[in-house]
Amino acid sequence: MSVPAKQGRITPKRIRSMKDGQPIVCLTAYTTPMARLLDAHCDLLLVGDSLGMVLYGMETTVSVTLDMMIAHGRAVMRGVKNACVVVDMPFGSYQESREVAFRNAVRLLQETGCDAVKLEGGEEMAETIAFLTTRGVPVLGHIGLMPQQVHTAGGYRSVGHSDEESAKLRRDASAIGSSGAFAVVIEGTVETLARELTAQVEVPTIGIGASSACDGQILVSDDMLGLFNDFTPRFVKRYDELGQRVRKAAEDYAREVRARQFPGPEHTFKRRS
Ligand SMILES: Nc1nc(=O)c2c([nH]1)NC[C@@H]1CN(c3ccc(C(=O)N[C@@H](CCC(=O)O)C(=O)O)cc3)CN21
Ligand SMILES: CC(C)C(=O)C(=O)O
Ligand SMILES: [Mg+2]
Repeated sequence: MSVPAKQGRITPKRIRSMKDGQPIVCLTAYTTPMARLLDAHCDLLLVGDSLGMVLYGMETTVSVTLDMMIAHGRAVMRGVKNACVVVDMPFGSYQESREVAFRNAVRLLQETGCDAVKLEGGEEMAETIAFLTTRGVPVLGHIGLMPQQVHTAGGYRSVGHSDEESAKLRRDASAIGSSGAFAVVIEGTVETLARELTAQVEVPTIGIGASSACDGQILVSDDMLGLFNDFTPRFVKRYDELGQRVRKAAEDYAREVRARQFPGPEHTFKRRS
């Protein structure tokens, strides 16, 4: 007996199969309305811990908590029908032990309904990723520039400019590629190395500041929309200037209120009969 096929979200397994095919299209989303707008055009939506900087004005992503990621993961899930939804594990929620990582990853899956989690780390996190994936938690890796390591790295700096850094990134890509992760984000590295890593690892690479050689691309939506203007990494392309448009709309509104031009008759309730 056959049942009607229900069109669901793209699965991590399907993303895994997109190596060497059409580029994988990914963006971040933190809220229901933005998720609704982006969903149809994306293969994967990431509830990134970048929300700490973009939505909450934090200096780094280090202060973002699991409760914040759960609240925004739930909001995004309400808006998505098509894309695979991945939620970032925040700093401190997975580094201590593979058991702690599993417990917190399960909280994200159970309390948000998302499809997978992402965590930052190379060789040193491969064992944790294997522990999670063999127990039913799909994991997206994240190597290269790892924002949660800002304090030990001494800032947000692209990597792979020296032989030592390149060798480390090759070991990281190899370890994460064979850890059970369904794909790996590569952030902030040079084109030649990104191309080499993409050829080297068996799972898709999703680049951010890692050239066009990756199997997919991701950007912070607020960056490409011109909504976040505190800083603009070199790898961001502005597809719109929504920040300027918001400022202009607020300006127009303020002028009209002060001139008593808004609200007009068409915005005003009149007593019926
Ligand atoms: N809005 C936003 N967009 C992001 O891409 C992002 C976040 N927030 N928060 C978490 C991390 C931090 N990221 C950053 C932040 C700054 C640079 C940056 O300023 N890079 C400089 C120097 C790079 C270098 O010298 O190696 C650049 O010019 O791109 C890069 C990535 C990426 N992630
Ligand atoms: C930029 C992406 C990869 C991310 O980790 C985030 O938005 O937090
Ligand atoms: Mg992140």
